Amino acid sequence: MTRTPVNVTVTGAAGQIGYALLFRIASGHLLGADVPVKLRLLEIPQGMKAAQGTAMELDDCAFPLLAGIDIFDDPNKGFEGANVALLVGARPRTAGMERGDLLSANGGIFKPQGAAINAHAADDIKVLVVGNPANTNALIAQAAAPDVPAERFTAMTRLDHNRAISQLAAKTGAAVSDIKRLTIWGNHSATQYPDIFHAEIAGKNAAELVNDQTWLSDEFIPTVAKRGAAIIEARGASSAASAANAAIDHVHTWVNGTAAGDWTSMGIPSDGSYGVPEGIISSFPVTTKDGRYEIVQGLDVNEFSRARIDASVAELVEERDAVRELGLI
Ligand SMILES: NC(=O)c1ccc[n+]([C@@H]2O[C@H](COP(=O)([O-])OP(=O)(O)OC[C@H]3O[C@@H](n4cnc5c(N)ncnc54)[C@H](O)[C@@H]3O)[C@@H](O)[C@H]2O)c1
Ligand SMILES: O=C(O)C[C@H](O)C(=O)O
Repeated sequence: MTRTPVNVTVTGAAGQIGYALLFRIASGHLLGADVPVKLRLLEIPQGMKAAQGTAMELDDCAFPLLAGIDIFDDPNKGFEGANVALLVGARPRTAGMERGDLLSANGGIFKPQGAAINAHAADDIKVLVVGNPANTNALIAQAAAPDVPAERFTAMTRLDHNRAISQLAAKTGAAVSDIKRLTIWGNHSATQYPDIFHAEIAGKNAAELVNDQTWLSDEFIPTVAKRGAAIIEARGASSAASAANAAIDHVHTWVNGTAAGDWTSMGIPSDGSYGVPEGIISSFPVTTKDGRYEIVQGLDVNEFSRARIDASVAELVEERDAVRELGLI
């Protein structure tokens, strides 16, 4: 092991996504099979004991790439020297909680975490926000980190992207590996828009192959957009292993690049492309190379897509305005 270990901070380390995520990071799936990692686990005081238990299990795996584990309940320490930060820990919505209450409670988490990233993370820090509402939590953290380039703050829509690929494969009988250029636009919420109009299946246009507008409108889009709720209903708990897998995919693709001829979906600060107001963290089709991403430009957006992108973006604008009013950004 000759490379300097990469510091990876994971918040919410004792939670269910954390438990599904940490072992895969330590075994090399996040950054590559030749990249040693040091894990920095961040929890709240009540989560420290369980995080220590998870750390004991990580030790017991004797992962060759795992160069150390430290556990903190102070964000200033947890993000010290972080090269990659996975912000998973968040305040879940509980009975009787309004959306504003949820945004406010999460502001109390993501604002100090953003400030700690600003003050203590490594210069090359890359941030993925998983904790919901992921896009707006990412915006809060980013606003609290004025010295970090804004584009380093991203939100996870890769789970939605993977869900959409899987649904499309099931409908068409194609292999998931044959499906390329699918896009999730907008918010990681029920308003998101999974777009197959530019997707390809074994080189052929997916929308033309499917040729079923009713399936697209009444089955595919709602199934993908409401999959999180369906998992909660079936499992009695929100998706964990698939969310952890998507977090691994998001960072791995960001760091190691998209395949030629393909793209992925990431929640990123808008530069105004496709009429999405600048600054809000919205999902776009992106290619990645050498640790940087670029929005895929020049796609035709038909009327059907335009209405759905606009609806999801309107929700993001509302969330931005709400956190602005709360003084969180
Ligand atoms: N973007 C996505 O696609 C996606 C998918 C699934 C779940 N999620 C979200 O991910 C989040 C985590 O889910 P989970 O199932 O692991 O939840 P969980 O409740 O099992 O775990 C959350 C953990 O975060 C910790 N935590 C809370 N506040 C913290 C703070 N300030 N600092 C550090 N740790 C803190 C808690 O102690 C807990 O251990 C939720 O918000 C969930 O809605 C997002
Ligand atoms: O935690 C949730 O509300 C659902 C989650 O975001 C998911 O998409 O599975």
